[in-house]
Amino acid sequence: MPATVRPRRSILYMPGSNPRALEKGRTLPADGLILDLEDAVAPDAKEQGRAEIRKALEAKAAYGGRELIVRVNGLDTPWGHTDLVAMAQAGADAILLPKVDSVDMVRRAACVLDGAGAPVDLPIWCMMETPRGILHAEEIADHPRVACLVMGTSDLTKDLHALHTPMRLPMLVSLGTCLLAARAAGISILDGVHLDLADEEGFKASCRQGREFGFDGKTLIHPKQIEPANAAFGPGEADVAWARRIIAAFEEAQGQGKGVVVVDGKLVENLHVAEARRLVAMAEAIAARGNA
Ligand SMILES: CC(C)(COP(=O)(O)OP(=O)(O)OC[C@H]1O[C@@H](n2cnc3c(N)ncnc32)[C@H](O)[C@@H]1OP(=O)(O)O)[C@@H](O)C(=O)NCCC(=O)NCCSC(=O)C[C@H](O)C(=O)O
Ligand SMILES: [Mg+2]
Repeated sequence: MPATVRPRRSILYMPGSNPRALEKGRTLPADGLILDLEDAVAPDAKEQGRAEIRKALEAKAAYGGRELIVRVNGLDTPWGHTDLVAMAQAGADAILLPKVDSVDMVRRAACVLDGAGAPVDLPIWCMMETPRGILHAEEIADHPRVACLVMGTSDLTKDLHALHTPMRLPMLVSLGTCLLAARAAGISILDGVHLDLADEEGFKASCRQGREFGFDGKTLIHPKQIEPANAAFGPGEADVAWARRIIAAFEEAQGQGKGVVVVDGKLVENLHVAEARRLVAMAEAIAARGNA
């Protein structure tokens, strides 16, 4: 289990050029906010977006425990380099790179950030949303600066010439490949957005699917998606109670020199206890956050 468990059930995108959204993010019950400079910001609003995001980060304390991640433009665009330099020392918790095709793109972004005086441990998150990026998921996730993969299922669907379908079958290979890469590297991974804001049942189903896959949480586009995502990706009360029971039963069994125990007819081994401990730690981290 990692030394710190960080809830990332709900990570909400908001256009960096929209001060109302940035203000609202201070009180929304999301675990994190992606302050976007890329697709949600028109070319002639990029500079305004940088200024609004800098202002928001200067008032970071007002966002409580919410993680603040800035999504910059790619280095192959007219804005990417300026975005990275502007955000290097602005106080973001992480920088999110779009359309990461290769680990070389991560290295180049890290080099610009370092040259602009970013903290040496400023984490980089990577959007996994191009066919080449998915094929290079393992080397991208293994870069020491990369702390989280974020599925970009809209761009990926476009690039694959695929269709958005309720069960997301066209996405499964890419979702699974990135999950393997993230878990092998010991980093976080977030599922992609659900674009149909009117489709509440479909949204819940895609959260459930993401949870079953093993994602830490989901990226969101509207505040109304936060509560269902928190419910789907957070441990339920019954799960936490069960986790505490099997931890206690296993520790008692260990005291008697046993390596396994049966609780309510179910075999409990070390691996179940490790997962139970992770789940309890997550529940405690969520409780400690409260509505902050
Ligand atoms: C989609 C929206 C443009 C809709 O906005 P709006 O018409 O204002 O919605 P509402 O009237 O229902 O809003 C109600 C209140 O909530 C606030 N609001 C809405 N959205 C957000 C948000 N994202 N963050 C914070 N606050 C938000 C409104 O201001 C209203 O508040 P109030 O004034 O108090 O009434 C809008 O939701 C939006 O812009 N969403 C984000 C879009 C975005 O960021 N897109 C890019 C990321 S997705 C992506 O890039 C995919 C990926 O790369 C891939 O390839 O898959
Ligand atoms: Mg995208």
